[in-house]
Amino acid sequence: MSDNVERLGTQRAPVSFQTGNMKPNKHKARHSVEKEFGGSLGATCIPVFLPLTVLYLLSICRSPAASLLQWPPPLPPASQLWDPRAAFAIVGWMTLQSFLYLLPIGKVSEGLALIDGSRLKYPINGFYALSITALLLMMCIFLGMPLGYLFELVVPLAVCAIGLSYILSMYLYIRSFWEPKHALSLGGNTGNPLYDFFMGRELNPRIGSFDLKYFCELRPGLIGWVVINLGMLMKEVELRDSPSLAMLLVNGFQLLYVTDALWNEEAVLSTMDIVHDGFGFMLAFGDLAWVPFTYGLQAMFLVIHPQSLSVTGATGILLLNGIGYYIFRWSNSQKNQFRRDPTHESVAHLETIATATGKRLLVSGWWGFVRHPNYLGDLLMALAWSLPCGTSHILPYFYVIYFTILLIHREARDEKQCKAKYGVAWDTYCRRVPYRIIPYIY
Ligand SMILES: NC(=O)C1=CN([C@@H]2O[C@H](COP(=O)(O)OP(=O)(O)OC[C@H]3O[C@@H](n4cnc5c(N)ncnc54)[C@H](OP(=O)(O)O)[C@@H]3O)[C@@H](O)[C@H]2O)C=CC1
Ligand SMILES: CC(C)=CCC[C@@H](C)[C@H]1CC=C2C3=C(CC[C@@]21C)[C@@]1(C)CC[C@H](O)C(C)(C)[C@@H]1CC3
Repeated sequence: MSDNVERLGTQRAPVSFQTGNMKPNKHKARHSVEKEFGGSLGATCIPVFLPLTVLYLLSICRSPAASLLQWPPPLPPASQLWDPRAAFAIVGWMTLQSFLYLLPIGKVSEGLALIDGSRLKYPINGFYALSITALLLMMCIFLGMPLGYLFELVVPLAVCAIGLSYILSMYLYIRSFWEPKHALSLGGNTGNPLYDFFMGRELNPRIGSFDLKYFCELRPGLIGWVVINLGMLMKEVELRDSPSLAMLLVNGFQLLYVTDALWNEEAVLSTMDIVHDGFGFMLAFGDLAWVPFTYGLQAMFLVIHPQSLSVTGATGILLLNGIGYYIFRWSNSQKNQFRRDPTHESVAHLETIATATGKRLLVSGWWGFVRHPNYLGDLLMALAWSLPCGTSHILPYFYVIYFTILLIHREARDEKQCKAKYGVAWDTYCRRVPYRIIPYIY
């Protein structure tokens, strides 16, 4: 019950709900909501600019120069953008992952309480989905399926994934008008169609018990990313008979990251994306196209730009990834454990401060080190994923650069939400733990 109260605190009712200013139309916009991501202009430009960026990055990555400064950019001819096999692969992939999502294996968990006090149920079987997908892939390789062909197919695959994210977001936007107002998100209901399409009107769109946002966040794109990586490794084997050390490191690191996400799937139920953000173009495109086709640029780069890596260099990079992973995992686990059961022996000794909502904030342990230790760990890993690609090109560092921007922006959004939730207690926390992500720097 106290949890309900807590979550009602995080998902505060919009002013119009509380004051009774709501017009009779149940879908009337909440114009008071402050716009994010550059407001209407951002929401108009980003859905055009980001898909083009994906295609641009993929093309650059496959060109021998791999330079971001090439002019004109080596864009693929229109004839190479579409391939029916890619459309078939995307439909097959989505069907397989949906089927695995629906398998009645693993436990079922409840999400945080919604604004009406109810809790949604979510299947926790992502790790099984990954394992079954891995078994199927092994069978395909054993049967001689040329997985390296993914390298040739990657641009049309990205085009289909982008198309799918547009179709999905249109569907999400339209269906939201039939949903009750308590099912709508706080940020995606301004009344501006382009902005709401971008941010997402509905918080947890479902078809029956199938949760579209939760499914997209962790399954097709995230698992798709490591499958594409494996395809790049197989392509390298086709070209050079064996995978390089750099390719093995990139594949290993990113597989660890994805496996970790699916192993700790339950933790995603308390992230900002699930709890706060609507499901619109931003997340649909991010999950289905951006993650699988830009997070794996390093492996794609290595196919055309092989790198030799010394044992010392590889050891240093392994160490960096290990430190990053350690910080990322333990800080996330510490907070999740504390939020689930503050009396648990692993967190009970930590120093905390009280807030007016009844929830407490950790001020020692990882969360007393910096205010976002998990972001710090994630960034160290991001750097370790790029370093195997050498220092001659900036392209493999795209992920670290983008991710730094994303996390700084995300930190600012979270800071705003926490300040609104916890008020003076948050100010006290910020005084006690002055650095946001990097100690003594930021
Ligand atoms: N690879 C990728 O593309 C991305 C990865 N990530 C990763 O996802 C993970 C989750 O990130 P994200 O959802 O942004 O945010 P966090 O996991 O950092 O969660 C922030 C929330 O934690 C709670 N919190 C903050 N400070 C404290 C404290 N001192 N004590 C207790 N609770 C506290 C607050 O929520 P409350 O108090 O309500 O519990 C706050 O809103 C991170 O590891 C991040 O690196 C994120 C985005 C993209
Ligand atoms: C540029 C653009 C369209 C950005 C959209 C942002 C999304 C790509 C990211 C928002 C939050 C994410 C998370 C993960 C992947 C990227 C997105 C969807 C995540 C699933 C990666 C694995 C982690 O372990 C995680 C589960 C903590 C994480 C959750 C947030």
